[in-house]
Amino acid sequence: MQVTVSDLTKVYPDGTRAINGLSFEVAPGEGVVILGHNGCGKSTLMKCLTGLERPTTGRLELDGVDLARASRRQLRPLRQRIGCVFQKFNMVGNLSVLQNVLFGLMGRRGILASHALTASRESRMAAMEALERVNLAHLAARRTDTLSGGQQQRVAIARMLMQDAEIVLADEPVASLDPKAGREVMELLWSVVRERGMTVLCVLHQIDFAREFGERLVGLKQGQLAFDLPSTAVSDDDITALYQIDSHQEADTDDRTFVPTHRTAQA
Ligand SMILES: Nc1ncnc2c1ncn2[C@@H]1O[C@H](COP(=O)(O)OP(=O)(O)OP(=O)(O)O)[C@@H](O)[C@H]1O
Repeated sequence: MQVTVSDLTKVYPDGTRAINGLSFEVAPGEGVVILGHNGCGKSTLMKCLTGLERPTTGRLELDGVDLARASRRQLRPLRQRIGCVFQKFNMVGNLSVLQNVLFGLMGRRGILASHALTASRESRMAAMEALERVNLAHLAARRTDTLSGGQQQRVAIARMLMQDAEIVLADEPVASLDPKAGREVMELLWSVVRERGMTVLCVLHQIDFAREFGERLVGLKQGQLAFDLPSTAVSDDDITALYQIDSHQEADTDDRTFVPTHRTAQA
């Protein structure tokens, strides 16, 4: 699925300009990682793409359909093609793992087809196959909130497989996980999307993962494009400049504030 962001601006009702004239494209099957300091507009961009926020001006197109101007009839099938993996796992915790995977069918097939009690045998088998792909078939009957964070993120990936999504929007998918679980989830996510030729747009705070997994890195600073480069062409100086806080610039200082690592760029 092709993503085209053209001169996108998002101003919140209180006047905060979260995105300011942003343009870039993602080709079908491409894996792009978005980087930038806290508050630079990454989540706002993802929210505009998932329909949680409306752009103020500019265009945001998925396969040529402008999300801000599309009718509900155009949007519905489009949304079914978008798989989401978020930092907070967005599971129904008191339901089983299998049920959460079956929910992936909801957009395309409706509530009955996606409910464990009424789903077809084929659907339940497909959900088990998706769980096998993420190595969690043995936990299908478990209450989802008893799983570790890494396991829950793998359930989210299985749900996305069930949904048969064409594009993955991942907003800090490993932010809540320890380094080992985070790596496992990144490796699984990327191998699944590669197998299926899916497009990926992934927000990360971990530079090492961004360089390793992203084919292209898009750096955002104050809602604008700082760089858009193949990951091998992004230098340590590019990264340092991206996270440099200008004196006039207000920055969030929550516990997710990123400290850039200094590695030699693989130019
Ligand atoms: N609903 C809102 N109303 C007003 N301002 C908002 C709203 N949501 C976000 N903002 C502001 O928009 C700017 C961009 O926020 P956003 O969450 O997109 O940044 P981010 O790059 O995802 O940050 P982080 O890395 O901390 O998640 C920030 O200044 C934020 O305070």
